[in-house]
Amino acid sequence: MKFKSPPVNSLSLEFLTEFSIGLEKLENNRACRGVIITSAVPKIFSSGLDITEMCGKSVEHYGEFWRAVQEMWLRLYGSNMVTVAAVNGSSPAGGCLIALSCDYRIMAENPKFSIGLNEAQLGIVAPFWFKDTFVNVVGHRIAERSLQLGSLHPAPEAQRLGLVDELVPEEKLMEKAAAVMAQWLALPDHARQLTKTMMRKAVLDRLVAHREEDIKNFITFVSKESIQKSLRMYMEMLKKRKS
Ligand SMILES: CCCCC/C=C\C/C=C\C/C=C/C(=O)SCCNC(=O)CCNC(=O)[C@H](O)C(C)(C)COP(=O)(O)OP(=O)(O)OC[C@H]1O[C@@H](n2cnc3c(N)ncnc32)[C@H](O)[C@@H]1OP(=O)(O)O
Repeated sequence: MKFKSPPVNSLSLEFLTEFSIGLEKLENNRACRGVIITSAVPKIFSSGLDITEMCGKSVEHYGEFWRAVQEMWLRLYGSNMVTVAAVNGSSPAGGCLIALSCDYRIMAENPKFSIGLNEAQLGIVAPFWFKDTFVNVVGHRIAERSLQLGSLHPAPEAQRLGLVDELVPEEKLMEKAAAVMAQWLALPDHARQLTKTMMRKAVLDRLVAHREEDIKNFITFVSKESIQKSLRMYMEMLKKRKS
């Protein structure tokens, strides 16, 4: 799957819906045993959740948007397929969550590309299931420090922390992703799938059990004037940085 929503592959309601439907179709296709996720937008894997979806909208819209974010994660993290992220650009916040939800992460070895859960820098808090996914990849201590600081890690540091599994030159990224996919597909599906479920079930079940409460929390949080102000200021900062 190649993300192609310029300029930055931000995860809008429309993008998330299309991504989830795409994953569902592949999941139901018995001929498809694995998926490599990458980007067709130069230098950006995904800029994370579309901030405009969280600014100045109705309570109903926030609820619909958050359900779509949850749905995407439940499908990807809970997928029976082998999932490989070929991270060919920067990948903050929700973009990082997509990579973290895959079975294996390969990143282009460009120190200008960074990845991490930087929510704290926006004045918002990564939800518990973003945090759980992060902890399952890098461990509690690294996740705690990185989350509190809202760190975006340049590719070499991300590899040192275990946030990505390996770095390769950008031109070799897809070749390497295909080789990794072949290695994982060489195992019998049932054994690999049951093992994956065993490793991920508790974290998936936690969101499933608290899904409606999580939506309510998101709506309450994002509707606060202080949070709206932080998000507006962050968007202004992005625009100013450009000019
Ligand atoms: C206690 C209870 C808790 C309950 C839970 C509550 C809340 C949690 C909620 C949510 C979790 C949030 C997750 C997220 O994913 S938030 C998004 C975080 N993303 C970022 O911080 C990335 C911001 N973007 C960048 O850093 C850069 O754009 C880039 C990706 C590095 C690319 O840089 P580049 O220089 O190539 O591009 P520009 O910066 O010029 O951007 C082009 C264009 O796109 C707009 N844009 C960028 N990112 C976003 C985005 N995420 N959403 C919307 N729009 C974005 C940018 O403003 C430019 O727009 P313009 O109109 O100026 O062209």
